Amino acid sequence: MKQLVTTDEMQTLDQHTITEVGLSVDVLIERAALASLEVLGAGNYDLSNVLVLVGLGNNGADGIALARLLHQLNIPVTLQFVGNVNKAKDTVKRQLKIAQACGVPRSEKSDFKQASLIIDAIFGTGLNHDLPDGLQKMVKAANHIESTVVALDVPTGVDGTSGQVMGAALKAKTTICFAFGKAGLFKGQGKKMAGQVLVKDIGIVVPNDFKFSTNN
Ligand SMILES: NC(=O)C1=CN([C@@H]2O[C@H](COP(=O)(O)OP(=O)(O)OC[C@H]3O[C@@H](n4cnc5c(N)ncnc54)[C@H](O)[C@@H]3O)[C@@H](O)[C@H]2O)[C@@H](O)CC1
Ligand SMILES: [K+]
Repeated sequence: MKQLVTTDEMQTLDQHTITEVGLSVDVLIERAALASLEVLGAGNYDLSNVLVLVGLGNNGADGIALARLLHQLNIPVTLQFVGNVNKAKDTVKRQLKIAQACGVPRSEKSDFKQASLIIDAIFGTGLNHDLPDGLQKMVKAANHIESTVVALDVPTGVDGTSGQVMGAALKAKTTICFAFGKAGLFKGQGKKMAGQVLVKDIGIVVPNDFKFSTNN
């Protein structure tokens, strides 16, 4: 098996790449979106009506960038925010501005049954406590109707290190991990929720003296 990481390790490596190496976070987000597009193009996914669920952190920014790339390929895609956009990270606000300029459609509320594919870009490695109640309900409803879900980096609600479900988690058919597989997707509940796990390079730089906690 390839090298796995904890969410803390991934955050350290993200920060190293951005602050020490100098690759901007927006470049990493674009690479994550391009890598995801490649997976969607190569896989057997119904792209006739894609719904991208977007959170307020960098996982959400990946999702918005992916929605824009799909839209520019004339693939029907809708963006739906989970949470108040005014409270989003600047990366999300920047991506949203670009998406709006490109005419990516947005919806406030969608019927999950209508979507041919749901992209889960709500929470990734930043999840650190239980999902809010409203989101737990939404996730359970989506699981109930067995929507086809592709999760970006980590299925929403799964702790990427322990694999523990934080209140509820959105069950994925495929999870696209950026840079390294997240350890929690290979154990316990996390393994069940992640489906097939694919790992895609996005240009993260690992310092020579970096010690991973798990060796595979
Ligand atoms: N950090 C980076 O430099 C990069 C991150 N990338 C993506 O960004 C993800 C990590 O992004 P973030 O660190 O912004 O975190 P997330 O986007 O996973 O989560 C957003 C924020 O939500 C808050 N939060 C955590 N648990 C919550 C809960 N239960 N209810 C409400 N709010 C909660 C936290 O403050 C967290 O930072 C990765 O999984 C990956 O998809 C990649 O695009 C590459 C670059
Ligand atoms: K996600």
